Parts: sequence; structure tokens; C-alpha cells
Amino acid sequence: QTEIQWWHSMTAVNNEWVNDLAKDFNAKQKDYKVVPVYKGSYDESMTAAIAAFRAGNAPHILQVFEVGTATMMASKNAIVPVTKVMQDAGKKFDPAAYIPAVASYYTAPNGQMMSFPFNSSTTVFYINKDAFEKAGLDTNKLPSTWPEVALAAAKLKASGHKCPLTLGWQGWTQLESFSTWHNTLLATKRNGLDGPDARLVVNSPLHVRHIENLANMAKTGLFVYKGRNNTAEGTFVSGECAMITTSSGFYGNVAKNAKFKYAVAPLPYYPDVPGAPQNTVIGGASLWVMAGKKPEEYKGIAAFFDYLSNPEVQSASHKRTGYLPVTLASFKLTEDSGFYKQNPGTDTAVNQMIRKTTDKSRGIRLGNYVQIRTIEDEELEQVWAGKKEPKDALDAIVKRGNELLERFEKQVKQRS
Ligand SMILES: O=P(O)(O)OC[C@H](O)CO
Repeated sequence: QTEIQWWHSMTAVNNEWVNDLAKDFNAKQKDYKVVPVYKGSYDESMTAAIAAFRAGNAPHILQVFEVGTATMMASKNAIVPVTKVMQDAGKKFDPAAYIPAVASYYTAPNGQMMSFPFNSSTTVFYINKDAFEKAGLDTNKLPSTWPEVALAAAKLKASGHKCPLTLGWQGWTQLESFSTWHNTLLATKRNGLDGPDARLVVNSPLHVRHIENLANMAKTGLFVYKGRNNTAEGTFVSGECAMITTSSGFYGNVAKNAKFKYAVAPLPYYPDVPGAPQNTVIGGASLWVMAGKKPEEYKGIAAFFDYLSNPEVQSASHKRTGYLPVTLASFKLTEDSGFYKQNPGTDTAVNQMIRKTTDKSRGIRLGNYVQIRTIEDEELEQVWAGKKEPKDALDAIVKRGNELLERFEKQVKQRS
């Protein structure tokens, strides 16, 4: 039996899901054994895999968050494009089967799909309806704009709620998805899709206005910062924070563990911004195949991806986790099953993603973005702590981030 090592970053209910997928695949055939290994958070597992690759013991499959896409695409020697893996094994793989926003995100400029779309997500807004009722808020008319969110937060606070609003993945939800949702560029060159010479423009008047708004909410206790990445999610499930913007992939955790009525709603927006709301941006992760493995192992990887491509498997995953139904067939299957009708709000992520995109909203692909995310975290934390003005923090993100983008551009040029 050939073993396939699969490094991932899924915790809690999503960890159980990943283990179940491997178990099911392993039970269905005898030639290959997929071994899922939790390797820490998304940035930790990526760093670990790069180090392991250099030492000659990389895993076969690596789950990489969307932030690492440009870096992985540029690491040509370390990876094998998924289209090649499937073709070599004689397995059917049709990029056109995928939701266009998903396929285009993981497709290189030469048209080749580089990684296998797995747990694609997008940014949504979770609301604790019990807390809303307690505060005298109408749960049939949930806040859809940022001014409405601030008003609801004030009522929640007045009702004694200590954390009306918090944020998950602040760089992703409040800068990246915020930008595409408002049809506003985060970076030049169509947010980097046109090449590695893109530069950040995330200090526009709209971005400044939004971070100022959140800074004021932090000052008045309407927004409470709860940490980087998805740390804040636990404070929603426990009931401590009443509203959170975070990944659609948080749904499984909420559905299983929240002891209150909740809603999954679209990301808030500013209604006076022309073109808003547009579409949100992809998050979550895809599966990258590492280079330097044996032919039999690549066959096993292809067999596993073939199993994961089954619309039934994809639809079940989508229903269980809140990650997107990555193919059109699995979306249709989920719709036909009546799931969206039975679970209102679960179609929010899909609806935000399947809209026609624009040159400003199609996607984001920036090199060294893992490090840039850390810069975003550092600068925004200064704002929430009242130590830096929003405009200064956004200017600093642009300046420090662009230094990393320049370095990435040079590396790409040197390699080609
Ligand atoms: O929580 P996930 O897996 O949807 O990931 C969230 C973001 O994509 C991180 O960049």
C-alpha cells in the first residue's frame, strides 16, 4: 500500500471533516492510504512544508491558504501543477466544472490550473439572534450596511452586551474582501492578477473611512478586537461577541456548537459607494502537490483528488463545513436537496461569489502575502489600541507591503 502524506491546518469540526474524508477514501480502495497530518495554522504549515521540501521530506499534498497562492505558483521547482498530476494518471479533471471565481483563482496566467480547489471560502457575517432579541433589535431586519451595524452594536452595548462586534481574519475581511465588495482596488494590476509588479493602494479614502469607522467603534466599545487569524471565532460561539465577520468555513463550528439562534448574513457595506456590494473574495485553501515524489505516489494523489471531485462528496462537505460548493454540479446538488431552504443563510457565501466580477473584484494574487498579512495585523492592532491614526496605519501597510512586493517581483524576474 502506498502512503500519501497530507499536511493541513484544519481544527475542531473541520479537522474531523478532513479525517473523515481520508477515512472514506481509504475504505473505498486498497492501493493507497491517505494520512492527514495537522501541521499548525495555515502560515505555520506552509513554512514547515517549505523547510521540509528543502530537506527532501516534503508531504505529498499540502493545504495552502489563498494568501500563499502567488508564492506557491512562483515556486515552480517545488510543486507539480494539479492538471499535470491528473493528466499523467489518466484521470478526468475539468477546470470548467468549477465555479469560475474558484477556477480563476488557482489558474496560472498560462491557463493551467495549479492547485486543487478544496476548501474555498468567502467572508460572511454571523449574528447572534438571541442577543439581538435581548437588545430589542428586529431579527427580521438584520443590519446589512456598516452604519446599521454601528447602530445595532450600540443597542447591544446598551443591553449589557460587552462585545457587540468582533472580527475574524481582519486583513482578509476588512481590507481584501472589503475592497472587492466595494469594487475598489486593494492593489494595482487588477490586484496582482496581471503580474508581480502590482503595488498596494489600500490607503484610499474609502479604506481610511472604514478603518476610522472601526477605530471609533473600538474606542466606544462597540467593536472588540479578539486577535489574529480566526482567534475571534471562539468568542462568537461562546456568546461573548454578538456579531462577527469571518469565513463561511466557520459555519460548521457554529452549527454544531452555538447554543443560541444565529443568522449567516452578507458582509456589511457602505450603501453610498457606487458599485457596492459587488462580490467578495475567495479565502480558505487549495491542495498543492509537491514535487520529487514517486510515480506510484502521484497516481495515489490523483486517485484521491478524483474521489474529492465527486459532486456528492463536495456537496456533503459544503453542507457540513460552510466552505463553498466548489463545482457548479455540487452547488446544483445542494440546491436540489433543499438544504438552502431548510438552513436560511447557508447560500450567502455562494451568492456573494457567483456574481459577475469586475477588473477590480476578480481576485487578489500578491507575492509575499503571508508576510504582508502580518504587517496588516501589526498596523491594525496599533489602530485598535488607539496608538496610531487609521490613515498612518494604512500608509504604513502600503509602504511596508510594497517593499515586500518589490522584493517578490525581483525574485520572480531572477527565476525566469
Ligand atoms: O477560515 P478559512 O479556512 O476560510 O480561511 C480564511 C482565510 O482564507 C485566511 O486567509
